[in-house]
Amino acid sequence: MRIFGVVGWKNAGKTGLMERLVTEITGRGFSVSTVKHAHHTFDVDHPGKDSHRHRIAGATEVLLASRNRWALMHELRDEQEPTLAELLTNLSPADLVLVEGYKRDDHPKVEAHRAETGNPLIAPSDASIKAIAADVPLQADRPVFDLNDTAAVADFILVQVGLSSANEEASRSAAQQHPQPPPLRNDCFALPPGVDWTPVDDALSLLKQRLHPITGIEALSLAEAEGRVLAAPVTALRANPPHANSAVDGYGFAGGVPDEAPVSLPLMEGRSAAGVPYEGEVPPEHAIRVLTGASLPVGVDTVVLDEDVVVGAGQVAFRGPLKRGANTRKAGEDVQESATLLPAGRRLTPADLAYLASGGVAEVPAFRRLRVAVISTGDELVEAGSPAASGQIFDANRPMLLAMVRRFGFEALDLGRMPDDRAAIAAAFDRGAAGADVILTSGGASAGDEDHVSALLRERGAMQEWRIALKPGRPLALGMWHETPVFGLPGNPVAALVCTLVFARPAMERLAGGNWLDPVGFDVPAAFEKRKKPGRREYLRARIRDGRAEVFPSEGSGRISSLSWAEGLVEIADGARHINPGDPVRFLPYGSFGL
Ligand SMILES: Nc1nc2c(c(=O)[nH]1)N[C@H]1C(S)=C(S)[C@@H](COP(=O)(O)OP(=O)(O)OC[C@H]3O[C@@H](n4cnc5c(N)ncnc54)[C@H](O)[C@@H]3O)O[C@H]1N2
Ligand code: MOO
Repeated sequence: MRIFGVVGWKNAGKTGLMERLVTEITGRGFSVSTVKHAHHTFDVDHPGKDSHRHRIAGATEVLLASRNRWALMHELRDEQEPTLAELLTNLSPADLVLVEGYKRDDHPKVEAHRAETGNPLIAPSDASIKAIAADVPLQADRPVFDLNDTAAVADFILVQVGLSSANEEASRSAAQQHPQPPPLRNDCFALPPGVDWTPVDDALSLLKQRLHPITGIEALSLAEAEGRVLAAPVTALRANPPHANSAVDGYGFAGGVPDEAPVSLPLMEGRSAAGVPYEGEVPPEHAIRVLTGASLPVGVDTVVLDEDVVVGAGQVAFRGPLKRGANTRKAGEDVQESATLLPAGRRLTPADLAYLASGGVAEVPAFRRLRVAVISTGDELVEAGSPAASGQIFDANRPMLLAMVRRFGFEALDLGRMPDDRAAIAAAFDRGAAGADVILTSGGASAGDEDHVSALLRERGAMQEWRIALKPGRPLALGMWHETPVFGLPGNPVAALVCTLVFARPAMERLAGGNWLDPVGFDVPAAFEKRKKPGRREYLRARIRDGRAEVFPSEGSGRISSLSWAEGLVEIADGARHINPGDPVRFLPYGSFGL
């Protein structure tokens, strides 16, 4: 077990340093447990609690457990106080145990020191103290850190216990306040040897396995966090509701009412309103005015609705039956304190912001937005709005891809159109690599004379030509331009859209730190007939009318009008299939792809 201690005289800042070290080291992905030596009178239990009663009755150990935590209390009674080594055997495995106190044990330690306490240093007489964390500059024969430079103290401890090398720490400190994810390895797009036409699912699972987050981490306020990806799980700082409260406007009292017999209770002076609780206690057989959201006063556990009462002469009268607890909300019924609210990888929705706020969370760790450079290639392309010679067409892919990138929650960088010229495309790739995390191109992805995207990647970078058993969208060039992944989409606009939705979007979401995304579809009866060959997956441009999936009459990969006509895709699995009208087909709405 790796252990490191924090020692110091009273008021030397030990507890603050312990607390900051736990935050810092767990924030770097290590699990940390702590041990604290306390005064012999300490007690985590309270007289009157059930666990306390068990103990007083003579139990040797009392194990108290809930959904959130458990605690084991061991009564020493006449036994000897266990040594630190014996105590450590009670802890579950963790990367590091930080120990506060236990000065006389010989594990390595850092000494906390605050000058104003006037105490001398312990270090000169204790070789187990490996460093000092002080609030003033000091001369000493071992490293001295600023008491508040938690990152530096953590770096030192991690190297000492062997959780990190000195080199790693030097480069880490040079990085920003958060650890930066490693770059992608060059072989992340390599297909297993001998693979020719790759089934869609194999290609997807390869990307799913190999891609990992490549952007850094920053802290964001809730106001900035919508649509961003969580870099770590977020836990509730407080329960919601924090206190039992009323779900309605009405009158609170204690206990339920078993039957329909009328009840009349004397009404207390005052009321409990949301945010302005009633501070007094409500005696048994009395009622008090309560409003929706108001904390239940002591002595109240049930509320009867305004609509069900008659009030007069200082009394409130109503009939049952009413269960005990009726019309109230329990403390923590929605969110328990310390519960995990949302996991790492979650892309935050507006509803998530409400959820986080309800748990008292104001700031979240998020991955920086993935920056995606978009480039169109082809001599034939001109910008819509400019004069076009015969043989030229307007660049349709770029506005579509830039907008898709933004819809997916990434930052889009428009690098324009490039002619079929290797040097020009290489220069655009250099600009993309400098200003973005990912490059998305369209055109020139297959192996023709003018297919320079694939040629360049093959020549200068790690290029993988993926021939996917997919229609439309067979050729997909995946490569690395230096350290930047490049998705070379096919030029045909329909293929470019399908490849982006099926491959580039989930892949980019992983690179952005998010979870792998599978579109959620549903089965609907077909409004068409189609015979499909085996050996490839097909996506048809489709929409739902009168509860049936219609498909666009042409499957041409250049039919941009079909993309606009459609509201989603029909996915037909890899095998052969003869679809007749009325047969179920899987419809994937554009929305399920984030559009
Ligand atoms: N001999 C073969 N030829 C082709 C094959 C094949 O297997 N053997 N595959 C076809 C398929 S499928 C596709 S998809 C395309 C993909 O090729 P490229 O990625 O190299 O695309 P280009 O040749 O550059 O362009 C294809 C098509 O798309 C038009 N295009 C390109 N960019 C845009 C844009 N930004 N806006 C609008 N239209 C664009 C381009 O003018 C071509 O018509 O290859 C087939 N050929
Ligand atoms: O990818 Mo191409 O557009 O399949 O036809």
